[in-house]
Amino acid sequence: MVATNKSNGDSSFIYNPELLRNLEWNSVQNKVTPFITNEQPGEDYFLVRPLQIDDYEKGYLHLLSQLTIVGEITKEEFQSQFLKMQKAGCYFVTVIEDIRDSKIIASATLATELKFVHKCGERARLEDVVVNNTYRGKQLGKLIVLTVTLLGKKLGCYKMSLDCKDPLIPFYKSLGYTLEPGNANTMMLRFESKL
Ligand SMILES: CC(=O)SCCNC(=O)CCNC(=O)[C@H](O)C(C)(C)COP(=O)(O)OP(=O)(O)OC[C@H]1O[C@@H](n2cnc3c(N)ncnc32)[C@H](O)[C@@H]1OP(=O)(O)O
Repeated sequence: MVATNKSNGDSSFIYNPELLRNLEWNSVQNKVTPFITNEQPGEDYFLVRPLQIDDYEKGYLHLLSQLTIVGEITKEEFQSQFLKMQKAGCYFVTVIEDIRDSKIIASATLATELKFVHKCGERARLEDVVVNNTYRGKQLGKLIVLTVTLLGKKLGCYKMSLDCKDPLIPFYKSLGYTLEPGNANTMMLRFESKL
């Protein structure tokens, strides 16, 4: 399947929410106990869905600030970036909303990249995983990571990778990610000074 949001009927979503239906949860059943899925997230007030253009109002940037520096971003800047990402069609930003108070409480991004190698294949990266600190320890981290991982598989990506700090290695290992011998280094050259 080619990763695209072009068939997205509701343009408020960053990608087509239909893509989140019928993910292959049976392949990861033993990784979450008790078993929850994006379509049955354990509580009826949790909603797993693509990012929406009005999520600026729902505390999305406040959530991201629990991951890293976000900086001052106006609603217009947020929406302009959202529309660029939606148009690009390769940013599968996925969130969990607590619909009781309309707050975004978790997020993870699947970013896909077209390649010539692997028979003109497509690879995936897992980025910007975060759960609101008052909701941690309830398996929502596992839920959001597995959701975008299964989405990467559904889209036909040949591999998915991530960068993380050392203490999080057990967390990602428990979800199926591995450190490949001789191939587990991240190298960095930062162009940005601190905001
Ligand atoms: C690729 C990337 O984006 S890496 C960046 C990851 N994000 C961050 O560091 C932002 C701050 N941290 C967070 O938002 C959260 O702590 C997350 C996303 C890492 C985990 O979310 P949670 O909802 O708390 O995770 P969840 O309840 O699913 O816990 C799963 C397991 O991971 C473990 N775990 C969770 N957070 C951490 C941590 N920071 N360090 C080590 N282990 C952890 C838990 O102990 C739990 O283990 P168990 O199942 O054996 O009891």
